[in-house]
Amino acid sequence: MKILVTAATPFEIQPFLDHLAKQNYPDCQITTLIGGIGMMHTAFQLGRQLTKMRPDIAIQAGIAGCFDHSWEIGKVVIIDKEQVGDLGVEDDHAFKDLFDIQLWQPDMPPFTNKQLVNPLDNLPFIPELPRVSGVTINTVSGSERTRNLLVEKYAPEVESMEGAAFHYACLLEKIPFLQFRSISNYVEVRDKSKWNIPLAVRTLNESLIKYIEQWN
Ligand SMILES: O=C(O)c1cccc(C(=O)CC[C@H]2O[C@@H](n3cnc4c(=O)[nH]cnc43)[C@H](O)[C@@H]2O)c1
Repeated sequence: MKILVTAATPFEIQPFLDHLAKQNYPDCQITTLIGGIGMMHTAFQLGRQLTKMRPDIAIQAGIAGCFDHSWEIGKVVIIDKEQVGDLGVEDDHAFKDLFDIQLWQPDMPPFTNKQLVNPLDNLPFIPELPRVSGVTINTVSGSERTRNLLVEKYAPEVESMEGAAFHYACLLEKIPFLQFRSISNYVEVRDKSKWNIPLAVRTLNESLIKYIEQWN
């Protein structure tokens, strides 16, 4: 079983990397890829890696923001659908995405009704974690205006900078995939003092290690 585990930055999966250095999994060949922050880096690095090794399963692991203040920081979820939240045109005060201006069609592959949906097929196990919807942007949202715009337009639960690129590449390459995200902050007016990245990294890596352990 060939497994690719990718993250935007090394610190997000460092505990998992440390675990791999100590643990031998004879039934799995695990490759890790640090793809960089944002959709452009992720798409290029991942596209190249998927072609090179064609994994049986690709896993993306990362921290993220969430829109619902009732969620606890450190909560880990699986993203089952993704939307691209900042690719389009500005029309005075309105943002129109590529579907709105008919440059993309809602069911243009690999989209299903404007979303990049993970069918969660051909995976030996699916983790028992909440399944939620994600929006991907290239700039971390940090104002009420952007937050409201995204909520009204995409009704997302989680925001990241790479998720949609990962879904897009895996769907086009027909590689089974899973996106793990752990909540490090709320999507709100930027206040870095309220973020808890160490907690999010810890819970993310605990879930990732638990998932990999199930194979062995
Ligand atoms: O501003 C800083 O000083 C700073 C320091 C460390 C990390 C950051 C990030 O913005 C992390 C971006 C990284 O994490 C994901 N992420 C985490 N929270 C969010 C969010 O609210 N919205 C979008 N992405 C988020 C993202 O996928 C990046 O890979 C800043």
